[in-house]
Amino acid sequence: MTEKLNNTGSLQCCQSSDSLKSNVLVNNNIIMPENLKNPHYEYVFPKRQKVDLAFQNVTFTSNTWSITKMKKETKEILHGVSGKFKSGELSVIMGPSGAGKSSLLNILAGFITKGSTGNVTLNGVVRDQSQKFRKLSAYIPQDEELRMGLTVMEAMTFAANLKLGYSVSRQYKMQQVVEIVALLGLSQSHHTLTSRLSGGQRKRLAVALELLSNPPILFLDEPTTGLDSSSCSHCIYLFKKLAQEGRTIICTIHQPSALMFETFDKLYALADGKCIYDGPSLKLLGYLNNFNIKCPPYHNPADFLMEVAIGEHNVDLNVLAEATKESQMEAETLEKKEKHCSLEHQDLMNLKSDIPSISPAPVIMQFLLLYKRNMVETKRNWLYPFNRLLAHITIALIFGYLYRGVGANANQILANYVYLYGTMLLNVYTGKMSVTLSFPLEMRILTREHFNRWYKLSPYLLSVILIEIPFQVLCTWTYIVISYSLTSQPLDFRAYLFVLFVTIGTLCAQSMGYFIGATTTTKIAVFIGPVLACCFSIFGFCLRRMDTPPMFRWLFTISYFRAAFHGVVVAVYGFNRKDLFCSENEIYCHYEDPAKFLKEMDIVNIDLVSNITLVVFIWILMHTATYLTLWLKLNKR
Ligand SMILES: Nc1ncnc2c1ncn2[C@@H]1O[C@H](COP(=O)(O)OP(=O)(O)OP(=O)(O)O)[C@@H](O)[C@H]1O
Repeated sequence: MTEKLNNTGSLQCCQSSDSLKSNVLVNNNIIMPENLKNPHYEYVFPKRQKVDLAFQNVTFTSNTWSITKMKKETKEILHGVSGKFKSGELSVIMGPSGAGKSSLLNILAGFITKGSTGNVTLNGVVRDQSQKFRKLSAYIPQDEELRMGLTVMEAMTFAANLKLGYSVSRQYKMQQVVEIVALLGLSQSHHTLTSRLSGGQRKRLAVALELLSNPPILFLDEPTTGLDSSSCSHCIYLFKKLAQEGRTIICTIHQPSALMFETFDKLYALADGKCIYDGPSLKLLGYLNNFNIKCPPYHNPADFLMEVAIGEHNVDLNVLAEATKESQMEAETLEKKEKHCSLEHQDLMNLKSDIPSISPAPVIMQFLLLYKRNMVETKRNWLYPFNRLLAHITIALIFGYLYRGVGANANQILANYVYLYGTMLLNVYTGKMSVTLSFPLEMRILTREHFNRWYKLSPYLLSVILIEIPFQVLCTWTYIVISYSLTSQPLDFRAYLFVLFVTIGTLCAQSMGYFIGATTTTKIAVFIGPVLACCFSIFGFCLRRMDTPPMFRWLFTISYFRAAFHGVVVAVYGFNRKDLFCSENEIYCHYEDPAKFLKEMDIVNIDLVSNITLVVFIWILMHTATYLTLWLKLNKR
């Protein structure tokens, strides 16, 4: 069967290199776009160990819960595929949509572990999920999310500091940054914001960010999807060049052009979860010819492969899969014999001790770098925080106008009660919703950067929270300063207590927002957040404890909203506040004594320390739960 692979010529269907030479330079099978010819391309990365990746009998089974059938449904997506991707080669996994390309790539990259069986080895050593193996590769997902508010150089510099740490000199890091940016053809875009880069430039930036740690293996999921033909050639040229420097480049590609197809060193074709071809791309058509599957003249071999893989041309895919298995086994036997005495084999045995020792930034530096990165982005996107602050000021002015002077007047005590409730509700909503909706968008970037070992989860989470807390506090305090004075609330120690309870209420709501954002998608978070806020807010305001049905009393007890709201009401009317002002025209002034109002509202015997403790406890609990949820999401895939 190996013969079937060997006795074949190059691609015959459509070879049109002449026509292409006007646009690109075909040299040693590399397509080099003209605009990439600059001296920086001579840059050579520091030498790293070459790593071959092999996999045997890999299966992947998905488990989904069927609501209609009310049971778990399992589906085998990969049916025991094997293969080998060598260093120095550009290996491409191809196949029709749903064939299992991304699943295979994710398993090989270690991005998916649940539901898969089989072995993945690096230079013959079985790979596990430990850091020492993860250091050897980088994974770039299909929809790579980048920090849109950073320029190319900023993004690269932050990444270099995080990934290369401080064990190497600043000069070395800057040299790496400049050289890699040049290598990827982004020299003209040093100070361009990522949001303004073209699709192809963004893909290259994503690759550049990962090249900083110079991983021997690079996994790319559909890196050319959505790019025009020139950007595609640009990317493929780059991958080929990176492979030729000794890396193992593995990517999935949907529908390459005939020219791109020729560039691949190794083609791994999947159909329906089985491998139907594993060999050089140039030998594909000859191989298929052996099964009497003939590619029509002037047909793109990549398109032809797709047609074959979906069962057109009267092909029995099982026959191709079996033949591929046989040829893989024969090739392996042959390789084992040849390698027996080779030097490379000796090197392979030393894989564990050979893993390079770049130490990433220490945790505290990771936090500082991530904090600074968030600050840079926040400053650049100043319109969003500015609008948030403006919204608080506007609502403070509206509330202040609607409820002006109600704080000191006995007859307007109910209006003031509504103002206090409105204040809590507003700050709980803004605290919660601002992070509930933005956090799910962060997840993709966090997943990629964390998986590629840029930083640990704790400094990341801390850097995000510590940007949000001061800003939410600033918004809340601005609102209070304006509305509190307009509504004529008491200006003594009560004001401090008022600020305290509204602030801890909004921060507790914010921590819930983080938890909801970390556990759900944006679509679900949009309604879960308000529903929970509504649910908790009825206790203590609409419902007094004595009116709450016994089965819901526990909700009354654990409601952080209730605890903070009661704190606010007691701050304003408790502590033996003197009689409120009653107009002389009033015949009867029911709430002259504020204690009477508190009694009627069932806000009596309130232990403020317990209320603070409850709110702070839920705040800590929610942040801990967010951390644990994220940790599980990032580490238990
Ligand atoms: N976690 C999962 N749960 C359920 N089904 C899954 C899961 N992952 C993949 N699948 C299914 O497995 C099949 C293969 O998916 P995969 O994304 O690997 O295909 P692909 O070849 O990369 O397709 P495309 O080119 O369209 O991205 C699809 O039918 C997909 O719905």
